[in-house]
Amino acid sequence: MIDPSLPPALEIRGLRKSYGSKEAVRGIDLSIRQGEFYGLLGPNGAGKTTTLKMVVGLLNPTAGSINVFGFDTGRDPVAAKRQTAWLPDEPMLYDKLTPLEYLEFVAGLWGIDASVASDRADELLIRLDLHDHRHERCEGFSRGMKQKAALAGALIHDPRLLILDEPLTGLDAAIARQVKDLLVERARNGCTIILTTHIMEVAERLVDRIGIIQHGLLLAEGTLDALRRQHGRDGATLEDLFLDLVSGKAVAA
Ligand SMILES: Nc1ncnc2c1ncn2[C@@H]1O[C@H](COP(=O)(O)OP(=O)(O)OP(=O)(O)O)[C@@H](O)[C@H]1O
Repeated sequence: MIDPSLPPALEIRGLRKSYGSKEAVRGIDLSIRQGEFYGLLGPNGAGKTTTLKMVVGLLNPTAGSINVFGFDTGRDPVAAKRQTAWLPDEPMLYDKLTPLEYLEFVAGLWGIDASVASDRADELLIRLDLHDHRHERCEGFSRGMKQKAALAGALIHDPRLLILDEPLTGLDAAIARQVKDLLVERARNGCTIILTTHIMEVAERLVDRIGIIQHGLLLAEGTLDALRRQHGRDGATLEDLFLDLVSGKAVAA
């Protein structure tokens, strides 16, 4: 649920990142409200992952500032990270651990009290239909089960800002539904969520607002209806709108 009276969950100003002489992110400004479900779209190589990795502190910006719930990620990285969870597109799990051991391990890293961690782990494993597998090693899990275990790990410290890179790629319909339902439920309970996806239906159905990145710049931003209005494309699907925008066919109305 979005509360516009609250300060933004994420505020990015003038963000840039160069890899050697290559500028992957070329000056992005972004403001995401508390409780907002935001979809970051863009062609391959647009700069989405680079942008999000800077937000979660895995990459240092070349220039610009990032504030997470008012904490500057450069000046106060630990406080910013405490608010945040990051689920990469290829999550790392410890294959020799069971999901329960993995969640207890991650909870330990966050310094969460063992009884609180145990309750949260149970709740997440039940919610993601992994409870019956809680004592099995992750090495025998399918891609979807591993993705769900990793998502549970991302949620164990109850983050206020959840950032997911391509969370639904390669998941079958049933597991994708479980993950989507959990994300929608979290958003409804006030968690701010940012995800990247190449699956247009996911963005169309799930998110409150869409940002489209191309060549390291924010090309367009708004609700689907606002984007349609801005570009004079009433009734267009997000896929049509997206393809027209990134090919330069769509112009502001
Ligand atoms: N570690 C790196 N070293 C050099 N160049 C990189 C590195 N990581 C990314 N890049 C380049 O930066 C640009 C942006 O990459 P990034 O991964 O952020 O894009 P993306 O929008 O997430 O793409 P995709 O949708 O394919 O995941 C690309 O041109 C990519 O080749």
